[in-house]
This record gives sequence, structure tokens and C-alpha cells, in this order.
Amino acid sequence: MRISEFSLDLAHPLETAKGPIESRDGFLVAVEHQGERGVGEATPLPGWTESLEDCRAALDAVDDPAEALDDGALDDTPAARHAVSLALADAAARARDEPLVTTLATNSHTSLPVNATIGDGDRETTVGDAKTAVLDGFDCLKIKVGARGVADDVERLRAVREAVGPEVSIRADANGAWDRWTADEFLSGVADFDLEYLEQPLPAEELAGHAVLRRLHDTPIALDESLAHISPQRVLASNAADVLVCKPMALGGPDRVLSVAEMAAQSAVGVVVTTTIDAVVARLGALHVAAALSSTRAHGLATASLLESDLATDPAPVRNGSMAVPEISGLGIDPSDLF
Ligand SMILES: O=C(O)CCC(=O)c1ccccc1C(=O)O
Ligand SMILES: [Mg+2]
Repeated sequence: MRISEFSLDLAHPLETAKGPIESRDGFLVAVEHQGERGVGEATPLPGWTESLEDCRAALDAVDDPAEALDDGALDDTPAARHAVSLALADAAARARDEPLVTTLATNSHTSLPVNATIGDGDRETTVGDAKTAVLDGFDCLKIKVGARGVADDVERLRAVREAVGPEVSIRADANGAWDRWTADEFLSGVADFDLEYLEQPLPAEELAGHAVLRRLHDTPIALDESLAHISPQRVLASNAADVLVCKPMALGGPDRVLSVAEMAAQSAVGVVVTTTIDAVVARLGALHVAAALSSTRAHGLATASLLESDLATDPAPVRNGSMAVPEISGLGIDPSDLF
């Protein structure tokens, strides 16, 4: 298996309740499988995945990629598992001369709505970012909260709702910054703003707390970090979420997202696929797997523009708040453009 390291700066840091994300470092991998080359990407993000060092060590230890997936050797290093799983899936799709998505599902989307990702900022900045996104064609905005006081966050969201009108969907993501009382105060403050959902108000482990918030408030609750720490079975059994935020990088690969989505569907829980601000290979992987799901919600895949540069030309740029799924074989990128 070929492994090559990369480091990409963000164009501007993404400000979150857990601090800024300033750069994304990771590994591209290439495998030979079913007579074809396939590419994958591991872009670890502590909080969701193993560290960069543990990821490298796990990838270096892979002898036979298909065997490493089967025998569970990568189960504790989701970003490394993601790279290997995606590369094998890319090669298998190429061997069938089909786009990756059609090897994952019999019925799939050809294009998907995506949300604009808006970091923490003061009220004017947040409103400006929201208006720009809507002018660019997005009809779903995801706004980071939890980095400042609740009253300020409530005013930011009030101002955004007033600026964009009732038709635009608004999500808020607190990245686990709050305790139950702070989350309760926020949810009371935004009760009239028709939020699509509040993502991860409480720390990852607090399933019971999220279940209480769901009972007390009408705003739906989505869980993201929780899925990186707790099995989807337990998350679903706790009645803690209306929506599961599935990051292929954090769950360990496209195959893992499909199985989580199947469990979520059984519980009538929604699914949204998002990146960890990945490079082009993993973003494409997330796009194909999102297109394989029946979900019609906007996904959190519009993160290319957050990066200052990328590893290759993006075959799936965001246009008018949507991304079209490449129709050529595999991920939609030529491995020789990457290695
Ligand atoms: O969902 C999106 O809009 C983009 C992805 C995103 O917000 C994100 C990106 C990197 C790390 C964490 C997160 C997050 O959802 O919390
Ligand atoms: Mg999140």
C-alpha cells in the first residue's frame, strides 16, 4: 500500500466552541485491488479520530489492505480504516467501471443539497456570512455556536433568521460546549427561530442529557461527537437524537456509514453526512456515500472552500448549494493525478 503525507492550511481558521481548526494534515493511500488502483484518504481529527501519529502507525502496519479491514486491525483507528476502506471501494468500483455510489446502493441521488458551514463570529460577521451563502445559492446554513455567551448566540441566530427569511433552513452546532442548563437556556431562546436542529449541545458521552433536552424542547437534536465515542446501537437506544451526523472519517469508512444509516432508518432517525474538512479524496468518498442514502436532508459536504489549496482539481464543486455526484468510474478522480 502506498502512503503519502499531506498538509493543507485552511483559507481562514474555522472558529468553533472547541477552538479554531487551522490546518488539516493526513495521508493519501493507494491500493491495488481487483486489478485496479484505488485511492483513499486518512485525515485524522482528534476529538473524532485517532491522532496523526497513531494513524500513520496503523497505516504503516497494513500488509494486505483487504485482510486488515476484515480482521479488525484498524477498528481503533477510524481515519486509517477510512483510508483503506475507501481505497478498496474505489478500486472495486473502477473494476466494475461504475461510479462508487452505484456499487453502494441500487437507487441513488445524482446531486445532493449541502449546507454552508459558518464559523463562530460576531453578529455582523455571522449575518454577512449567512447572506453571502444565501446569495451563493445555499438554502441550508450551519452556524457554529457555543464559543460565546448564550445570549450572544441567541442574538446571532435571531439576526440571521431576520436576514435570510423563513425559507432558509438553519442549523446550529455547539460542538459539545454546554451543560444541560446552558443548553436549556439556548433552546428556550431560539424556540421561535424554527431551527432545523441543534447539533451536539452537550459533551459526547451525555446521552441521557440529550434525551432530556429532546423531551423539554421542540428543536430537534442532532448528535455528532457522540457517534465517535459511543456505538450507534447505544446512541439510538437512548432516544438521544433526531438526527445522526455521520462523518465517514470518524466512523471508519463508507461501509460503516451505510450500516449506521441502516440502523438509524430502523429507528426513524435522520442522517446527515459531513466531512471533517477533508481533502478532495475523502470529500468525494463522503459525497458518494451520502448519495447512496435515502436521506433528502442537506449534507455537510461544502467544505472545499474552507481549504486554501487541495490535492487535485475538485470534480464535484458546489454549485447553487448542491453537489453533483461524478458519473465516471470510482470516486471520480484519476489516481495518477494524486500519486
Ligand atoms: O457539517 C458541516 O457543515 C461541515 C463539517 C463541520 O462542521 C465540522 C468540520 C470539522 C470538524 C467538526 C465539524 C463538526 O460538524 O462539528
Ligand atoms: Mg458537528
